[in-house]
Amino acid sequence: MEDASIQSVPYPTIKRYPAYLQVLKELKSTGITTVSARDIAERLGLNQVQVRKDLGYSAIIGRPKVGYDIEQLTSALHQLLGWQDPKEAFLIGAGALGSALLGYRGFQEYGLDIVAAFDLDPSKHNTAIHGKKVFPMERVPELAKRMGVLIAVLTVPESAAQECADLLIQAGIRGIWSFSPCKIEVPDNVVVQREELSAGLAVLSVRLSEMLKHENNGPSAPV
Ligand SMILES: NC(=O)c1ccc[n+]([C@@H]2O[C@H](COP(=O)([O-])OP(=O)(O)OC[C@H]3O[C@@H](n4cnc5c(N)ncnc54)[C@H](O)[C@@H]3O)[C@@H](O)[C@H]2O)c1
Repeated sequence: MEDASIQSVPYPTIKRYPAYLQVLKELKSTGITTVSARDIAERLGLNQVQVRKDLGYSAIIGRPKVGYDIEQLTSALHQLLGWQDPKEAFLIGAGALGSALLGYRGFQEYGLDIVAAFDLDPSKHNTAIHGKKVFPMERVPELAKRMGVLIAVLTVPESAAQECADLLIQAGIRGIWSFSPCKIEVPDNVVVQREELSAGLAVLSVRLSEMLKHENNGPSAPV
């Protein structure tokens, strides 16, 4: 396999890789060993030219009439995404959303291992949520340094987001996956990725209302 670098891959392509990996996983579980770009495209409702282009960054070459080797492609995409060895992360804000994320075991597969949670609320300190211990916020710097943790998942109220981010950055955190619905100011050497479930919900809502409108108008009359 040639050496491929994620630096050259456009963000929209990176965003599609998890869906490709899901298709590869499903096919593999049924004993299938190869897949074409066309098959992936059809399963995901995408354009096959786009899929082929996206997979081209992986340096895995599909064979004519056979397609891509699923094992090789999976491993190449994992490597591109840096998912082959999960990175440890802290979760900040062990409330409703934070607790749900702590309970999700699937992040390991996506290269993320949430090893501990932190919260302002003393009633949560020294408890465990889904087996993950909750620490006071004051312990972030010491534990981040000792464990070499560079990533934090931020699930605090909007009003606390910037203050928490500042503390995290001072503690050496370099990547913040933020669920708080606000912009966070960070220095150039820190990456923030904001997550917004409402973006998907907005698309669902519009598509559903378009579909219902179409159904209520009935099929167009024959000419
Ligand atoms: N992006 C999304 O799609 C999405 C979806 C749901 C919720 N959210 C956001 O996630 C955040 C959390 O929502 P929730 O429903 O879990 O709220 P929640 O009130 O249940 O939990 C928030 C937690 O943060 C803790 N906290 C508050 N201030 C803190 C501070 N300064 N330092 C450390 N911990 C602190 C609280 O004690 C609490 O445990 C909110 O900002 C909400 O808007 C985003």
